[in-house]
Amino acid sequence: MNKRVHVAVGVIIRNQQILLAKRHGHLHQGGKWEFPGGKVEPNEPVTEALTRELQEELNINVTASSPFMTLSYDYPEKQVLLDIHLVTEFTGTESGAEGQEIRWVDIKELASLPFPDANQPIIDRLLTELAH
Ligand SMILES: Nc1nc2c([nH]c(=O)n2[C@H]2C[C@H](O)[C@@H](COP(=O)(O)OP(=O)(O)OP(=O)(O)O)O2)c(=O)[nH]1
Ligand SMILES: [Mg+2]
Repeated sequence: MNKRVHVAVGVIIRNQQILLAKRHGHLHQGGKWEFPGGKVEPNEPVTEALTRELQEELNINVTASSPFMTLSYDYPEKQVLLDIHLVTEFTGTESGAEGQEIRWVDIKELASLPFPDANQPIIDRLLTELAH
């Protein structure tokens, strides 16, 4: 059975830098950098999922975000719908709350890091629209 997985994704931006997390090696697309986030639960509003996932993964509380883009991508083994939001304000101090490596990266550096294949259009838009 094929069911597209709805994923809430946060592009957390501060001072021309973006907060990335490294996916654990055993996960789907493991070992690559990602924008933090995770699966939207049944009947859960996407902004709620975003807030919940960033609390769980980074121990931060999102206080301002806006929709950025949505993206469907078919991996050979999995279909995802990435629901990407810009996170422009949060409270708390970010940490890799699930033991993952995290890193602030200049927007212009994004092009040189390994991301899941689905992410290329996100990187392209961040570079053209937000880097200066
Ligand atoms: N968070 C995130 N997921 C991404 C990105 N790019 C991309 O293809 N994905 C895919 C990988 C996974 O198949 C899916 C996210 O699922 P996940 O495993 O992180 O979900 P989750 O945090 O809810 O984890 P779980 O507890 O349900 O296992 O989306 C990205 O930039 N960020
Ligand atoms: Mg996740």
